[in-house]
Order: sequence, then structure tokens, then C-alpha cells
Amino acid sequence: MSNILEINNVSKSYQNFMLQNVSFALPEGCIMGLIGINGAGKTTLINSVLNLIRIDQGDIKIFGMEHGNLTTDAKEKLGVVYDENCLPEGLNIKEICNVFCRIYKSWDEKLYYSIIEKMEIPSSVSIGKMSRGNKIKVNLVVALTHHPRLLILDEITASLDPIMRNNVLAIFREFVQDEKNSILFSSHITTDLENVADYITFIDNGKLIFSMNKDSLLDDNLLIRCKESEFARLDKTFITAYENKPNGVIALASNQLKQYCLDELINFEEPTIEEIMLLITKGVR
Ligand SMILES: Nc1ncnc2c1ncn2[C@@H]1O[C@H](COP(=O)(O)OP(=O)(O)OP(=O)(O)O)[C@@H](O)[C@H]1O
Repeated sequence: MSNILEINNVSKSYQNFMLQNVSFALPEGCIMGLIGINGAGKTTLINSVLNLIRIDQGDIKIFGMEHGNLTTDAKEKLGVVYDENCLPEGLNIKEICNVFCRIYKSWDEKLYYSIIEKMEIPSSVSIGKMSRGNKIKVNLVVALTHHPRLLILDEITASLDPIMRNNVLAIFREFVQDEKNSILFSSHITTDLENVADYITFIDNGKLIFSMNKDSLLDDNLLIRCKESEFARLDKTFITAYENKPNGVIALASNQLKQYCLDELINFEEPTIEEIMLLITKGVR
């Protein structure tokens, strides 16, 4: 399995923020969720990948090519959707199709109308008159219709209702089924990522905390809720982060703790991605 996207030691600084030495790779046929709290650097990273901002250091390869030197064909194989409408507001569904079929060689009109129908997008109104969720959906349909190999999505699911989110997640699963296509998508809705992601990349304050297989992430970590006195007795070697709460302590620990902890009062749970993210971001490490 080769990598569709490779990010090596990427740094980018703004006056009050720095993306620091971020490295990770997205293999073919996989969905990667990019997580982090507001201002962590997700959009900065995505804009760096897309060469929309100039990075200070590092290198980024898409389809094995340096991201600033993509051929026209390679650019066609890239689908990008932001959390805002990037299509002309005055055009309706048919007019969008008429415009984009001239731009993309691989535009697939049949696919376009079939996803429009699947996503229940109103076809007679212009984009500008659509709801925010429908606007995002049309942007996603356009991105899918030129048969990209890599989809990059920045926080798009937050604008969709739960039923439509499920529809879209099913489309994502179908999209990567051929094991050639991949998706990098940032989201605050970590349950969506629990459903579809193969990998999770977590950045906090511009630093990469981890980029790893989702199943390993959930298997390797334990969540502990216990009294302060119980927490005091635990071997801290295995504690990744913890937070003092009014009714005790909540902690994230390595799965290895289970083998060494003989305290029967301690209850181990499988953490959610959100619990992992919040404890690492807000807890004591
Ligand atoms: N053009 C810019 N000039 C200066 N600072 C910037 C610029 N763009 C982003 N930043 C800063 O970089 C930091 C990271 O922002 P970024 O948008 O990448 O975060 P994010 O993780 O995508 O956040 P959110 O979840 O809120 O979308 C923020 O502190 C932001 O203010």
C-alpha cells in the first residue's frame, strides 16, 4: 500500500501561532480524521497541503509529487471542500453541471445527478438561495463528480443534519472501497470519525500529538474514572493525562496498566476519541 499524501517536518508560523514539524502519511484506500480543538492548526495544515499558503519548512507530497508542482492531471485528482460555499451563488444545479463539465476532463454527469438525488438537494433553486447544509452538499457533489483520488474536507459535516451526515459517511465509505482513493477530513464530530476513519491524526497547538490507526488508538488506551485516593495508588508510568473533577479523577492510561494494576476497585473503560482528545488537550500530562 503506497501513500497518497506524505507530510514531512512541515512548519508554518504566524505572528501568534506555529505549526511545528508536523509529519504523517495517508495511505491509499484510507480515511484519515484530522482532529484538534479550535485554533489547533487543522485548516493551516490543510491550506499548506493545498499549497494555498507557503510553508516555512518541510515537504509535502501528493500522489508522490511535490505539492507545488502538481500536473494538471494530478490537480484533477484532488477534490476539496471547505465549510463554506465556493461555487457561484447565482447558478442552479443544472448550470453548475454545464460549467464544471467544461473544466474537468473526468466530469461524470451521470454520477453528478445520482449524488444530487441521493443527497436530496433541491435542483431548481440557485446555490445562493439554498440552506447552508445544501450549499455544502453541492460543493461535495462537485468534488466527487470529477472522480478524485484524494478528497480533502475541512469541517464539512458540522453543517449537515444527523441523517444527511450518515448518508455522507456512507458515500465516503463507498468512495474508498476501491482501495485507491483516500480522504483527509477534519471534524469536531468525533463520533463520525469513530464510524468511518481508519486513521486519526491529532494536532494540538500546532504540534502533532499522534497519527495512528484508529483501532490501535482505541485498543491501546484506557479510560479510568476513580476517587482521588484510588488514583494516588496507581502507577503513574502508564498515565498519559488526567483531570481532577469534583467527584474524583478521570484519567487516560496505556492499556498496559491493566496487567499491573491489582486494585479491583479500579474500573477500566474504552475511551472515545473525544475523551482522548479532551484529556490530552485539557488534562495534566
Ligand atoms: N492568515 C493568518 N494570519 C495570522 N494567523 C493566522 C492566520 N490563519 C490562521 N492563523 C492562526 O493560526 C491558528 C490556527 O488556526 P487554524 O484555522 O489552522 O485552526 P483550526 O484547527 O482549523 O481551528 P478551527 O477548528 O477553529 O477551524 C489560529 O491561532 C489562527 O488565529
